[in-house]
Amino acid sequence: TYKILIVTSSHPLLTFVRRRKPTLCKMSMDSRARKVFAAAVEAVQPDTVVRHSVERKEDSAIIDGHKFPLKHNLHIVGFGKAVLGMAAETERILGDHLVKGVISHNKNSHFHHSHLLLKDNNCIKVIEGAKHNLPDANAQMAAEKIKHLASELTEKDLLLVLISGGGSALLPAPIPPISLQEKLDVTRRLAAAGATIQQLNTVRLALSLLKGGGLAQYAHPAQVVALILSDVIGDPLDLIASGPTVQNEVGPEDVLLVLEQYKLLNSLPSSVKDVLGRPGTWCKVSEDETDKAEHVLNVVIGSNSVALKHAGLCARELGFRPVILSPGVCGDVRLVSRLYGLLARFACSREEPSPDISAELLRLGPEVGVQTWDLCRTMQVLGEGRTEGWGATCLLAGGEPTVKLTGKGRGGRNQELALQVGLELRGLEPPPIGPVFLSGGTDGQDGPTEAAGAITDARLYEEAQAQGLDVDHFLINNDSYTFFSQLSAGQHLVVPGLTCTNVMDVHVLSTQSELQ
Ligand SMILES: Nc1ncnc2c1ncn2[C@@H]1O[C@H](COP(=O)(O)OP(=O)(O)OP(=O)(O)O)[C@@H](O)[C@H]1O
Ligand SMILES: O=C(O)[C@H](O)CO
Repeated sequence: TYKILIVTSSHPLLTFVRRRKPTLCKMSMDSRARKVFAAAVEAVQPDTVVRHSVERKEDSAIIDGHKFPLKHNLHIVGFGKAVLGMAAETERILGDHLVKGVISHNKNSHFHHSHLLLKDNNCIKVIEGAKHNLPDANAQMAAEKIKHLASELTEKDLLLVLISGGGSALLPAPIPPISLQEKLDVTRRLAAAGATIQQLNTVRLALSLLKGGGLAQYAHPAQVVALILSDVIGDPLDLIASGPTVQNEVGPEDVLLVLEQYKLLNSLPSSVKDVLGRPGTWCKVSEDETDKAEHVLNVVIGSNSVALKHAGLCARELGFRPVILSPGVCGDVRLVSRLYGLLARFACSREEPSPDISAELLRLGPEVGVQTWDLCRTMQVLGEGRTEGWGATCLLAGGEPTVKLTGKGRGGRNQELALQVGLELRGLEPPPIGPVFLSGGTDGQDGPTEAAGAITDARLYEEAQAQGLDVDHFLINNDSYTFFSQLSAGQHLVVPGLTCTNVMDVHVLSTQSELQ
């Protein structure tokens, strides 16, 4: 048997969970969940996160409590899906001291968001590349220009480095003699074999001139400040966009382990073997150069946690008691859906839930990146809600679960998760009393589909059956987008359009124990 230990928390995310009964709300559960998701995305818009972290005080920039004098010495480089908006806001705040900049940004950007655009006649060169999140000649040209800009700087200069998800593909600078195609082949094969982003970037940074701290080294002796919008669980500075401003601490054994695990060691191009065999590859900033690190400040200015925190504030305004479970949900969507199904049962139960539910939750949690402590805290809050009579709870989590692709259908991990959770909820009350679950990618695009995700409830299975849709068939074929497009004329899809940001996925599980 499991005992739930209740310990007083200093968890920063818990600070806004106050003991007061939320206000009533007449809006539907579906609309409220969608609003909560929208608030999460809004909080991590590129211009917003820059505005909240860069303060202008006369001729200085204040960032993370540090003061950087501005004397027409500011340079900007950036790479990632959100950097255009980040650069536009930086330009608004510090533009009068800006000398030059280069931004590597995805093709097919969303130019209708005027507040995320640079001014006309600006001095930042925008290069568009990596159309399908794969490095290409344009991205390589951008990387070359960024390297050139960095290497020309002096100790009087300030280099702002804007980094967001997708940055690795937008900054390819393979160490010669490795060609772009050879590097791409290695990373593609790793990705296809199921390597995680941590594993992929461990290899990427060992094969690159700029990743793994290389960019900061080129910029030395200039002052480097990196503003980072994190799209990796746990916000590891060295792995987000492969850490171009973070001293590389990856050793040969780490890289070889990854290549061995995915059986690539014996089929590497000779150029890659050659580079991996060189001692210099392994530490871009050598020990006698550690003072270089003192010229570098890395600041995470936006993350999944920030999105969840604001989602929680919105949930409260909409009459829910917000509970943040975790920003680190990962693992197979089937396991993750089981976790949410159990949490929904736990939350909706009018009596003390069966100990079997808590036991299974505690067993499952760590398998999907949710710490036992976070689960205990969540169950405690839900339990208090039950005894003290709070009606509506909004459980929030985020991260990046995975789907094992077995079929050839159209879908994404968020839509597949929503579908699976819908099945898990079967048998519970339908809304407005029963739970509603939403899963959405904060970038607005779930896999290769137009939707960010989907929203489901306990009626999903019956609704599909009544419309002649065989849920299992769609699931086996990883065809969640087609399923949700056909179900009730696409009403369950969440389609915000591309959002210009990316802090992984957000999950919203709202429950209401009684009709308000
Ligand atoms: N038919 C499908 N059904 C379910 N998941 C899919 C399907 N096709 C692709 N995926 C998943 O979608 C993911 C790729 O989608 P996406 O481009 O949104 O990636 P991402 O990891 O979110 O990228 P980024 O970090 O740039 O947002 C992969 O995890 C892949 O397994
Ligand atoms: O660009 C990358 O490496 C991924 O988006 C993780 O940051």
